[in-house]
Amino acid sequence: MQEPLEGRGGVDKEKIERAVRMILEAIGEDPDREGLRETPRRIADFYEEVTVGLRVDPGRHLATVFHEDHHEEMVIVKDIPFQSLCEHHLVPFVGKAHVVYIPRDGRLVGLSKLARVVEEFSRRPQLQERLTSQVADLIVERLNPLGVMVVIEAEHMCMTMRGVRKPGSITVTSAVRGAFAHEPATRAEAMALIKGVSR
Ligand SMILES: Nc1nc2c(ncn2[C@@H]2O[C@H](COP(=O)(O)OP(=O)(O)OP(=O)(O)O)[C@@H](O)[C@H]2O)c(=O)[nH]1
Ligand SMILES: [Zn+2]
Repeated sequence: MQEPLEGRGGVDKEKIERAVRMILEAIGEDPDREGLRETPRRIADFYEEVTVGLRVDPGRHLATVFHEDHHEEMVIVKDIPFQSLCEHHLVPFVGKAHVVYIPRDGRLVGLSKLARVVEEFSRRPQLQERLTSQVADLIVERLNPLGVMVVIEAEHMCMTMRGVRKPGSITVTSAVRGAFAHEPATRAEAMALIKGVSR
């Protein structure tokens, strides 16, 4: 069972329903035929769910920091699945995020909190590049770590279902801060760990 999502409410569902009805009419469909009658409501629920990240503060997950004396080794949470909505076409882009940081003075957060941050920044109309840097910048702001690296790999439906139609093409973005920006060896080590190669 998935957890209930915070950030529900605050969406003008009636407006979405009216808009969906208009889209159905515009494509020559009959919004009152049996199969489509509930579609505007379903889509309003869908948009509420996939945009909950607009109505919460992902930073709250990093508010509880615990200390492990002078631990300054890399922490990697990789293969965090996410689903987001491309802001150009409002269709999904879906993939995996890898989050790496080096704590300063043993300032750590719960591992699940990193996945929660990815989840909430994903559930908004997004650009993959912005999603990547928002996750990195929030960790910098809240933990002041020695370094942060976020790598995201995703497939964009706007490139598979329509337009250029290239299913299987994967976009990879990264954001590096602190040690990962200044030290190529540290960045290479993190990349190797993301790819599953041990030191
Ligand atoms: N940089 C970036 N581009 C994205 C992302 N998601 C979608 N796009 C691109 O946004 C661009 C929008 O280009 P436009 O020319 O305005 O729109 P379009 O005519 O629908 O583009 P095509 O997809 O080439 O048909 C496309 O090249 C998409 O591939 C993203 O997360 N980051
Ligand atoms: Zn798109």
